[in-house]
Amino acid sequence: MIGFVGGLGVAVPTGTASRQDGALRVRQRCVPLARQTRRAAVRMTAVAPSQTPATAEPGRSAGVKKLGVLLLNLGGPERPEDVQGFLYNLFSDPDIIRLPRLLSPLQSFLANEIARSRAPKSRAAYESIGGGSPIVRITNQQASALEDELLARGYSAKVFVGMRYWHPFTEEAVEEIKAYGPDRLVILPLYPQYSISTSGSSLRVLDRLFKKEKEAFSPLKIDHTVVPEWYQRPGYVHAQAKLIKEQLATLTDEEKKSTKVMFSAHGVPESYIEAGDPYQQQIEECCKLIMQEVEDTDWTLSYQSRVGPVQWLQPYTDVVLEELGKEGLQNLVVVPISFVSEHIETLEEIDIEYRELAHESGIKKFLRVPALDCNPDFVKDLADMSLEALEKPSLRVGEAMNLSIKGDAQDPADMPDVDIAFGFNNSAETLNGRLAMLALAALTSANFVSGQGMNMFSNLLH
Ligand SMILES: C=CC1=C(C)c2cc3[nH]c(cc4nc(cc5[nH]c(cc1n2)c(C)c5CCC(=O)O)C(CCC(=O)O)=C4C)c(C)c3C=C
Ligand SMILES: [Fe+2]
Repeated sequence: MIGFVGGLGVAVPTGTASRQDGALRVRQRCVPLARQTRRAAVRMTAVAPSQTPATAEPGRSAGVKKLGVLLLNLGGPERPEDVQGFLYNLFSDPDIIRLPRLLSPLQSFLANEIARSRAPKSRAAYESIGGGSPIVRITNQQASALEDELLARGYSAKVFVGMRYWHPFTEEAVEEIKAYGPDRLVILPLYPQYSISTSGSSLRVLDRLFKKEKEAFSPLKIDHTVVPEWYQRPGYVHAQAKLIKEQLATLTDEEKKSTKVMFSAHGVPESYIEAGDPYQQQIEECCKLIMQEVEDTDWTLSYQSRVGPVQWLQPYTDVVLEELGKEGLQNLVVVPISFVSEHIETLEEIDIEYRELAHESGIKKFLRVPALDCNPDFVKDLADMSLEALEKPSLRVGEAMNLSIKGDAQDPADMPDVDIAFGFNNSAETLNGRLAMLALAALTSANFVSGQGMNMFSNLLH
């Protein structure tokens, strides 16, 4: 259903949780024909591993009749006209922007305003990489490669993709899983390190959907288990280390004397870490494990893609780049670490913005380690972790989504609010309608009361 919010004249779907889905387009999941054909063939010919195991393991996984694997990911706009809807969905997520509880009814309205104001800048960034995000295409390819690997190991398996903020939404994947009817389902967020804002958010959506479809997803029918984090897996660590070594091998011995590896992780606000998000600790441990394999190269870790002026995890990648340039560093190998496919923040932020900044700062060679995408070692490890998960006691979605949250705050609603502050300035003037002013007044006074900063919202806007 499409409704109008706050007299803004902006069409916003007001159906399921007011999520935007691309202006009522009926979209098919983009699956290459060859893959569809292959999948159909697989359904007819695949046999249970107990009949013809290739590298099938003993134990519970051997008894699986029909295996489902659900890959959870963020999603991204595929076309310029998708950008605003995608941003709306992202900013509507209370795991991304948590308003004080009293103001939470305004979330949808504010998300709409932020999305509308930010869309031109984001659209330009997506246009510089071809008009849209490659995430859906690459995640589908990863799903296909993983499915092939599982089939090659003798499992009758199907891999599904559920995105958090754009098509194919998790709801679509849940429908597909229901139709397939696996007896075991492995849920695999495609984020190596767990964050409340990524895996946590996706799992919360899935938990709601499973509760809605209680009968179909009863553990007696579909016995599901979650792999909540996998940053420390030797297979993944090895695949990352190998890619770094390949970049280092392109440098001469002379160049290697002034070379650093720089891991650049997507940031989160510091308040998340204070709320118990294990993300920073897992990122740090992950980098250490990778560098134990790479050896003999200096390395550093920084955080990119901050939004707004609240404190995000530091040091910031742009600041570190300038410092390294000042110190006279000649060569840099940049490693995107928190995401396993190419996306706007590797292709635009690192490859274009940071490259330019590095050169301006005096760094001569700027190499970038490619994202894992369909790297064969990585795909094998995805298969290994799916099958190993079947051997362990099941970890249910409801448990996995709260794993990270400290102390008694098992309900995310009990977590501290993410600081949002407002300012009456040029950006504030872009808000329109009486509801906007109401929201603004409410939030401004809320932040005056709490003594927090003034500018986050205006910076989210631009
Ligand atoms: C592990 C990875 C990620 C974390 C943690 C994360 C947290 C986080 N992100 C935002 C705001 C935005 N993220 C955007 C895009 C985006 N984010 C991630 C990953 C993580 N986000 C990816 C892979 C992408 C790219 C998707 C693509 O289309 O390629 C965007 C939109 C782009 C833009 O306008 O800059 C925003 C906004 C917050 C606020 C946050 C933690 C609270
Ligand atoms: Fe993000």
